[in-house]
Amino acid sequence: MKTNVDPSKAEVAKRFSEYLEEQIKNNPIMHIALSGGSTPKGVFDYMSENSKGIDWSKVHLYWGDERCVAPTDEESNYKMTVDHLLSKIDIPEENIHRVLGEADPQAEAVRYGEVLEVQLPKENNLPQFDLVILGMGDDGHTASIFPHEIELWDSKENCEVAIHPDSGQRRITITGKIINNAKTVAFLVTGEGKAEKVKTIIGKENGYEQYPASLVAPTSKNLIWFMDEDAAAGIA
Ligand SMILES: O=C1O[C@H](COP(=O)(O)O)[C@@H](O)[C@H](O)[C@H]1O
Repeated sequence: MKTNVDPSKAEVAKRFSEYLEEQIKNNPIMHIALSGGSTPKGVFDYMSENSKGIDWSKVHLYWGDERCVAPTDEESNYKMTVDHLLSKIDIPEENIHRVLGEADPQAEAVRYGEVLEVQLPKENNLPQFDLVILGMGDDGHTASIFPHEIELWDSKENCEVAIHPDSGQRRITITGKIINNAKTVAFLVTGEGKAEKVKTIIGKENGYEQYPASLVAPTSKNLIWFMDEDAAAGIA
């Protein structure tokens, strides 16, 4: 496991964008699962302004999780990505594989699982992303697998319907077997609210296994944590 601890959120955005740009340059085609929430916004803003040289026609974008809302809803991970990245770059429409948050959740989990089967190359008999980008919630959730539904991690399905513990909002999420089959998994974690869980999970402290983020262990062994100083305060 590599850590990339940076002094500020802006620096995380810069480092991660440069990493991504390098990966895109060096691969003929890349299938990337994006994370949602608030953390990627700065990275996407940075990329859309500073990474003009990227050939986006080589990149296929997917989402590791999506809230079950319309694509125009402020809660939509797709909308956040459109606002901060997709509306500012030249990427073919057919390279964007969004989760239909507005559809029936169970049917969409099945459909999106099939999208992954059709679009992605296979490794270990499973769809394989080149890169899965993950965030981590203050409660230790990742993608949309929350501590109260940690069993979803081990689902035999590619995607599941999850429920947010506080709001009851339904989510579509990729499952552990897809995450851990990726060529590379990169955590993008910022803010002091994450420090305690980062310390517990990376330090394998008492009870760390209750947090879904602790289950991220790609068989490729390529796991990278991009963090700012606030998130890394307990381990730096
Ligand atoms: O709900 C979600 O939360 C996590 C973490 O988000 P953040 O706002 O703390 O950055 C995110 O990774 C996930 O994609 C999102 O749907």
